[in-house]
Amino acid sequence: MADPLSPGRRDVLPSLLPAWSPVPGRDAIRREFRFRDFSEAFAFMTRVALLAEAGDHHPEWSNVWNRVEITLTTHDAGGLSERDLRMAAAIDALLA
Ligand SMILES: C[C@H](O)[C@H](O)[C@H]1CNC2=NC(N)=NC(=O)C2=N1
Repeated sequence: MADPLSPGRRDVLPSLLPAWSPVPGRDAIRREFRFRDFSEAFAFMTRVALLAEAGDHHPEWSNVWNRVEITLTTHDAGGLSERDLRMAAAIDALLA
């Protein structure tokens, strides 16, 4: 069972993960990605899928051609947890 994110950590979210935005009406964060084409987008999704399996933490996501939208929240915690922050940072690192 994952613990909900502490208030202190919520406060630092914008500086910790500046590319991620809160999702209106949900305790979740989201980021949109745009790639050269579908192949690039799907390659990225494949790498995220491997991260998700390795960390047993899975995104809510969509893909339209070269665009990928990822939403992260922890279902077991009923909202954001440290697992989401770890996953978001790992996804950002794929782009570095
Ligand atoms: C049983 C399995 O460990 C759980 O269902 C994992 C799988 N992946 C998950 N992913 C996300 N985003 N939240 C969860 O609570 C979660 N739980």
